[in-house]
Amino acid sequence: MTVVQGVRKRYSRTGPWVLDGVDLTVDPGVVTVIVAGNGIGKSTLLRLVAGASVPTGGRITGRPDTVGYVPERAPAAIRMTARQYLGHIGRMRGLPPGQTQARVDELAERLSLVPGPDVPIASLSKGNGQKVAVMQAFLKPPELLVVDEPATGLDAPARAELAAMMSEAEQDGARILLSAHESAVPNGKLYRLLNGKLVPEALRGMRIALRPTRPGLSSAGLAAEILLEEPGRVVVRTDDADTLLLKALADGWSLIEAVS
Ligand SMILES: Nc1ncnc2c1ncn2[C@@H]1O[C@H](COP(=O)(O)OP(=O)(O)OP(=O)(O)O)[C@@H](O)[C@H]1O
Repeated sequence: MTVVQGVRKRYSRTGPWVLDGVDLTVDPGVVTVIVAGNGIGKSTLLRLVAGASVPTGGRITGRPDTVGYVPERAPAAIRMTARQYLGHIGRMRGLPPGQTQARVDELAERLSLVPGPDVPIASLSKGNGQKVAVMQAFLKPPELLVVDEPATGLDAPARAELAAMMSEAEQDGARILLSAHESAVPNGKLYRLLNGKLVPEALRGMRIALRPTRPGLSSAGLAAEILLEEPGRVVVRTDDADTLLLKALADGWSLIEAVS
C-alpha cells in the first residue's frame, strides 16, 4: 500500500497551505477517490502521490516502481509524434522497443487515437492529446495508477475505455487513486478535500465529533444541532456535513470521528 502521512504543501514560502496535514492510504482492491471543487488541491495531492512533485512537509511511503500518472492536462507543446514520445517513455521504464511499439498500437486502437500515433502531439486535438497522456500511464502495467479527473477532455467512448483499462489494472492488483468533481464521482472509497485535509465521505449525514484546537472556541459558531458538549469534545448532527466541516475546520475545530 501507498501511505500518505501528515502531508503539507504550499507553493511558496509565505503562500497558503494548499494541503495541511493529509493522511491517506491507497490500498489495492478498492479505488480511492478524492472529491472537491475547483482549485481546492486535488491535482496537488495527486501529483505528490504520483511522485511528480515533492511535499513541503510530511511523507509518502510505499510508492512502487511503476507508477502510471495521468495528469489533468496533457503536455501539448510536444513536437514529437506520440510514437516517438511513448518510445522514450518505454525506454525510461525499461520496456523492450518492440514491446513498446506493439503496446502503442494496441492502446491507440483501444482509445481511438485520431488520426493516430504518427503525427506530432502538438497537432492533436485536446482530447486526443489527453489520450496520449493516458497511453503513457498504461504503457507498462502500473502498480500504482493515479488519474486526475478521468472524465476531463475525453469523449464518451474513450471514457468508457479508460474505465475498462482501470478496472483491468485493478484486477491485476494495481492501487488506484482518482480525483473527481462532484458532477462525475466514480465508484470507490470517497474522500472529500476540505481546507487542506481529507475527510472520509462516509461521514456525510452522520453525527460528527469535533475537538477545538484553540481555547475560546464556541460551539455556537458551528451552526448545527449540538448533541453533546464536554471539555475538548463536541458532538453535532447536521444534514449538510460538507458545509459544517468546511466552516468548522476553518474556525479551528479538528475532526475526531463519526459517531454512529
Ligand atoms: N504550480 C503551482 N504554483 C502555484 N500555485 C499552484 C500551483 N499549482 C496549483 N497551485 C494552487 O494550488 C491550489 C490548488 O490547485 P489544484 O490544481 O491542486 O486544485 P484542483 O482541486 O485540482 O482544481 P481543479 O478542479 O480546478 O483542477 C490553487 O489555489 C492553485 O492556484
